[in-house]
Amino acid sequence: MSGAVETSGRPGLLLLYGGTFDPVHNGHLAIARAARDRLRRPVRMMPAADPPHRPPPGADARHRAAMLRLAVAEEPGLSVDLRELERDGRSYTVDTLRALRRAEPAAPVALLMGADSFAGLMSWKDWRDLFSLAHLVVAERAGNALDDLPAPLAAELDARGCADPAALEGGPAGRILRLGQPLSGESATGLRALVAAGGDWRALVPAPVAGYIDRHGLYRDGGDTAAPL
Ligand SMILES: Nc1ncnc2c1ncn2[C@@H]1O[C@H](COP(=O)(O)OP(=O)(O)OP(=O)(O)O)[C@@H](O)[C@H]1O
Ligand SMILES: O=C(O)c1ccc[n+]([C@@H]2O[C@H](COP(=O)([O-])O)[C@@H](O)[C@H]2O)c1
Repeated sequence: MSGAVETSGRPGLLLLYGGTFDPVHNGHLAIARAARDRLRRPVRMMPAADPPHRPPPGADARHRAAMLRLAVAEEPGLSVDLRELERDGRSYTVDTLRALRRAEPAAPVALLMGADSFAGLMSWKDWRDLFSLAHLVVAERAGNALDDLPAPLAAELDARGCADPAALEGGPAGRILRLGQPLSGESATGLRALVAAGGDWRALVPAPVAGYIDRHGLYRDGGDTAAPL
């Protein structure tokens, strides 16, 4: 569908997809493609250096970025954005967006996330400020119903929800679009457990990513046992 991605160079929505990507899997790629196709904009997959609110990743940032590069190599309209790896400290999203806003005060920006991330948004640093910094694009995720949210989040979804992707181009921030894409069941936690258990995991990631995990011995003991790059 690459022909449907806007490539004219017009200033338009910057679509960032943040994650630990430990490792990137087919579920990540499915929602990135769905967002690209629905919004007709490229998607930048942005690995977190030191993700907040979770234990340290099983693979270090260089491996996670290398796997992302392999995963998007043949994907029109998907790319890797290393801005969180290029700064020190925890990868709080609000800090990333504030830095971006210093360079791009008025450009429409959207953050793509799964429904589980959205449901936990109130635990994020300065979570209410996120709405003045970016739009949110929320992908459905199995087991994470968006009709059972904490009241403050449900109120934000009511007030800010929109059905038309064009609404995201109309202002820099503040709207929430539900992606409504088909569900994909993959999770990185499940995948790491399968690798550690010697289970059947290779079909859950693009073939070049499976090759990388094998070559570097990632996730075999459930932690980062990787050979150096
Ligand atoms: N299968 C999926 N369907 C929808 N959203 C997903 C899916 N997998 C991941 N996401 C979303 O992608 C973003 C990045 O996810 P992350 O890198 O944490 O992967 P994960 O599979 O959730 O990993 P882990 O199991 O280690 O928490 C999050 O917003 C998450 O909600
Ligand atoms: O900024 C925060 O407080 C914050 C808290 C939890 C998650 N995030 C971001 O949300 C994205 C998905 O997180 P994760 O842990 O599901 O990979 C990733 O870009 C994280 O940096 C951000």
